[in-house]
Amino acid sequence: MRVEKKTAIYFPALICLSLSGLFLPSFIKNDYLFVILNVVAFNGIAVTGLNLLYDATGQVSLGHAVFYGLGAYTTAVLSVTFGLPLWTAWMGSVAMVLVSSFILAFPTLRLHGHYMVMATLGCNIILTVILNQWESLTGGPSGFPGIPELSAGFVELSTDRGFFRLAWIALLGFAFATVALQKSGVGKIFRAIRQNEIATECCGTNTTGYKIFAFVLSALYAGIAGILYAHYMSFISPKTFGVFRSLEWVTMAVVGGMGNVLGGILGAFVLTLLPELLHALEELQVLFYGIVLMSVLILCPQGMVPAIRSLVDRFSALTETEACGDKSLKKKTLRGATPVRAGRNCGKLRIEGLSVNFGGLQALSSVSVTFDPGRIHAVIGPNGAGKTTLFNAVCGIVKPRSGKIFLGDLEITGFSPHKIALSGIGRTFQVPQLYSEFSVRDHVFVGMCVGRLPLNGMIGDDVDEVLRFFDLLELSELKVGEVSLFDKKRIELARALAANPAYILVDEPGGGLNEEEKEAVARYLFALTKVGVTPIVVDHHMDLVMNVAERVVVLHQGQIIADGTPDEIVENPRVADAYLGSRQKVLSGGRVERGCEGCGNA
Ligand SMILES: Nc1ncnc2c1ncn2[C@@H]1O[C@H](COP(=O)(O)OP(=O)(O)OP(=O)(O)O)[C@@H](O)[C@H]1O
Repeated sequence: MRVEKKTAIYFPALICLSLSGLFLPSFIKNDYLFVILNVVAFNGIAVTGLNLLYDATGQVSLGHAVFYGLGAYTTAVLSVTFGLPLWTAWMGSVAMVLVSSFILAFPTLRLHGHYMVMATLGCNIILTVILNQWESLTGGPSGFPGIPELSAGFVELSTDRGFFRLAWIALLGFAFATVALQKSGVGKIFRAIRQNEIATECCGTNTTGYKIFAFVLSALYAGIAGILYAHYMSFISPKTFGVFRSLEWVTMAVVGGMGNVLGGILGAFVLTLLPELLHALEELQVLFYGIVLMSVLILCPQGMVPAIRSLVDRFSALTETEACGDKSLKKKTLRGATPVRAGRNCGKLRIEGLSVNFGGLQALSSVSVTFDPGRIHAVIGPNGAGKTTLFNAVCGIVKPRSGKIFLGDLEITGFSPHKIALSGIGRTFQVPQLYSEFSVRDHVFVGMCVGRLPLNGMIGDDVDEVLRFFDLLELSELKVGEVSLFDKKRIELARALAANPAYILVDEPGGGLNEEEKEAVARYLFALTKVGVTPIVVDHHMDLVMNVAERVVVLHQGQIIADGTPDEIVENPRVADAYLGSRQKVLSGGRVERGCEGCGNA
């Protein structure tokens, strides 16, 4: 087994930046350089916010100059027009940015891809119009002069050189905080959402809440950069906060490496400095700017920092004297052999008159069925019968046209997927929905975060318990791209179990597996019942289904046509007509023994 090794470059690089910020003012004599470095810091803070947003949601905002502008204009208006003390003006600006970004987050985060980009772009255009038109408040196109400079007692902030220290401290503060957040459990959940939102939601994570948090936080970065900018320049005008500014930030993020904090700072540095360096070329300046930009993007399409990182990794792999194979795998000793988190008893899962339509197609028609806790159920039916739709409706992924779903006494109809997961229903997917950037361990971590603070330290041992239950401990540090389909199915089961469900809806666990692996799946399903979790299984493999399930429900064209024990189902002529073809076909399937001594922890 090979474990990918990454050289840690973040914190060392940030520490180098901190030291350079400390000593540069003593060495550089040219004051104009500090003007540029201060602008680098403002851009760097805003781009760090954009990278945080991308890391958490996978989405790009072309409107973050809105918050830059709101921060700058609010502090200007409050301190100059209303004569408020600076601290009060800053608080007002921060509040303005928080409230406006929170309000904007709701409609924009509902959109995906290009639509979100267009919506944020639209917001930026609207702000520019308001800043230009509301002359009595903003000064209109002529700008807003006379914003007070910052002063902090004995620290000189009125000069470019003096302000540099504050701007650099702010930039590094945001950078350190962002890297720490990205490396924390919250950062892991952010990345899980970016990689597979629906799977994360089905683990019980309120993905909308996390995305709003990321959006508001990233807006705050731009807002604070705006406040600093206003007090540094003493003059602001709408031109600074236009769409071009937002575009420039996104370009900086792309050039440095999307989602990468160091990349954002490097991108801000390069693209702020470049126009100054090309100044002498006069008319040819834009042409050369474009050539440099294109060259960087062609040579390192992932961005500059990821490109540097892979070079460093390659170099350190060459100089590595020790092989880093199995040795680096964490093989923790487990505390005792206590079973994993005991399943919850939430009562029966009751579905009453459930109908689901996709346009004119009725995928489910008045389906009523009750699943009892403690035994394995199966839902079978030919292709297109509505099995996955039934699972999706129970999990809240599709909204039913009519009908009700109860978990015990709690009606969960219309709940969002994460609320349903929190209520006690987990699931796996027909095609495993995993996180390509994550290790096996990280998947279980995401499931574990349900109802807990995502803190690495608090969750570590419990993750091991679940990994051990599914015999995944040995694979725990591997990425999902390095494991087999059978492993992927186990990872999904482990992630679902980690969320402490009462029921797990298991969609086609046997699909694509060989006989031996299917038998192992059967053993895991039995093991789940022993820790108080009730699996409801959809599968086309009759050998697997008929041998694990105590009760089988048959769907055909969106309706239940039979419900009984495996033997009753095999004998049912309607089922034979609709699906099985012949009784022999069922009986020919290989059998696994009921019960499973020694499987999982049970
Ligand atoms: N999102 C969707 N939009 C439109 N039609 C859909 C959607 N999802 C499912 N359907 C349709 O609903 C019907 C039931 O589909 P479903 O996937 O639930 O069947 P299934 O029993 O799980 O089939 P299979 O065994 O092939 O997975 C099918 O006709 C399918 O084409």
